[in-house]
Amino acid sequence: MAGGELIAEAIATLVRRKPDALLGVATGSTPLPIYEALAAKVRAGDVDASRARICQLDEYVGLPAGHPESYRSVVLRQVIEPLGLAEESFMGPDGAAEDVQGACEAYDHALREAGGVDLQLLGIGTDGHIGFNEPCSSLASRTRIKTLTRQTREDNARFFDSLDEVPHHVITQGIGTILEARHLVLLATGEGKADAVAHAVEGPVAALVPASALQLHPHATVVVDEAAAAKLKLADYFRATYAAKPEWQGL
Ligand SMILES: N[C@@H]1[C@@H](O)[C@H](O)[C@@H](COP(=O)(O)O)O[C@@H]1O
Repeated sequence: MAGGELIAEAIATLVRRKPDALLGVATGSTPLPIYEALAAKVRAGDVDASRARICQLDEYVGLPAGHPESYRSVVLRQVIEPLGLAEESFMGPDGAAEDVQGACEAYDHALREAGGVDLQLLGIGTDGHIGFNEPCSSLASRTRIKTLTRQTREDNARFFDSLDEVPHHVITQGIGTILEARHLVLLATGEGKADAVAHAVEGPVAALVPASALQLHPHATVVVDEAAAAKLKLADYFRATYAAKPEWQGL
């Protein structure tokens, strides 16, 4: 089964058990198949997601309100509208706030008040970042402002007219914040992610590879295609484990 479909089914299972589940969503190209598969399930009446709540992982700082590439706009377009949810069921950090630090603290607080994230979707940057936690982010970090590396700005320039338009600053859930979600699900596809995946999954836990923090979480799932799995030393073991996975366990 394709990764997007697999994860959409895990989300559907969660929402059937807990209709008002808080689902943390990621942006980027990778998670799109998840959102498409989930919306298809909703349209088919396979799952009722009308009470689900959605929260954002990160946001650019300083883009004008309503900018099409602000992550708020992206999530509204790619998740909220296709699932038929109201904007009120969606929360994210305020990237346009004058008091950025206050907006970060308020978002961490809001996530806790909402009962915590039930399932957090994650992609991975080519440099191993999760959310916008760039290399050497503290593994205990909370939601805060970060400065993007040149590589991440270049990776994300495809969504803007030019590299110059990609903001330098972002707000991101911290690694410590992300680790508080009850289930972490990271999807990585394509050969460009193979090094980052291998370092995150099989390398030492290190701030240099923020995604390696998933090794500290009691319930973290990494879903990869063959290309993204290409540098995993234990790929055969992972395949055998997945093939023998008890069905009751879910993802
Ligand atoms: N902040 C986002 C991350 O959450 C995402 O994982 C990453 C990879 O994006 P893509 O899936 O397009 O490779 O892009 C951005 O940096």
